Amino acid sequence: MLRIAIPNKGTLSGPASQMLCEAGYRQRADSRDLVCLDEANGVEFFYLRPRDIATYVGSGDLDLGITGRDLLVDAGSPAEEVVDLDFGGATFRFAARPETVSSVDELGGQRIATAYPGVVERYLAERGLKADVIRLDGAVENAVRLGVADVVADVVSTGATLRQAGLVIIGEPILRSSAVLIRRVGAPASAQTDQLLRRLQGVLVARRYVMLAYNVPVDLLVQASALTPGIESPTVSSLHRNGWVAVQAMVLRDEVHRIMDELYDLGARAILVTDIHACRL
Ligand SMILES: Nc1ncnc2c1ncn2[C@@H]1O[C@H](COP(=O)(O)OP(=O)(O)OP(=O)(O)O)[C@@H](O)[C@H]1O
Ligand SMILES: O=P(O)(O)OC[C@H]1O[C@H](OP(=O)(O)OP(=O)(O)O)[C@H](O)[C@@H]1O
Ligand SMILES: [Mg+2]
Repeated sequence: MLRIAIPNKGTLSGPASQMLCEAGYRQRADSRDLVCLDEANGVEFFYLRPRDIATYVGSGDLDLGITGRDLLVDAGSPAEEVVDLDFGGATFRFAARPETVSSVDELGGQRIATAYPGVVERYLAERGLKADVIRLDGAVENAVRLGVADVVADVVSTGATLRQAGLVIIGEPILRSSAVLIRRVGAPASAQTDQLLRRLQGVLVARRYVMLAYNVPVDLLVQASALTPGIESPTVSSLHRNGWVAVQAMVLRDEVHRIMDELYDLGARAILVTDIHACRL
């Protein structure tokens, strides 16, 4: 039985369960349930605080987990990223009042409030900077207003919280985070883990790509195929109409409208886009 940690609350919780459902796994029926057994797939899901997940996986008590890259770094436990799950994206940044601290070189000697001391201390140590890191549980943007800190280091998504607190970003992101699947460093490979990985990768591909189908005169096939090379090669089938072929290929969702315009200009017609619900490449 594979034992997997899933965030029980917060930004990552809903999208993590959604992704597992799309990969064919059973998820809890009630958001207060802490365990869910998926007997058919031989998996038991444990719903835990995302901050604790790297600890459970690093100790080997659970086989795999879904958490944020920033939380994994912060925990400093012997767990590693297996695959980027492409949701829960955010940057992790320093911020301060305008015209107080304006570059990371000035962080030395400052009081830095954060709920991620592991991330901040690692960053400072890598640059040989010494600062007073104040660990808070959340709402750290208030720490400057209340005189507890000079600088905050926190997750930034839209930047609205920083703006409301009258703070401005200092320097480049400390790290770019997103949800990741993690396992213990040195964990042996297993058929069950490989299957889960293939399923999640299938969901990632199904989300990133769409299926494009169109008809094109056969003498334009080489140019059309160059626009839609697919993953391996486009599928070309014959049409009843003489001199025309039907083509099918996967294309990136983000690029599909540009490609459709170019295909149309080239002379392709009956250009259709369909979603992919699942796949194994
Ligand atoms: N807008 C966001 N706010 C907070 N965390 C975010 C956001 N977007 C993505 N994340 C990611 O979610 C993880 C933090 O989740 P966590 O559940 O600890 O906090 P939360 O979503 O703010 O929930 P809570 O209500 O408990 O504060 C981190 O990996 C972080 O990078
Ligand atoms: O850039 P934004 O879109 O404003 O989002 C980032 C903010 O959201 C989160 O706070 P949350 O509301 O979860 O409160 P918390 O600090 O108590 O976790 C995070 O800690 C930032 O404060
Ligand atoms: Mg929060």
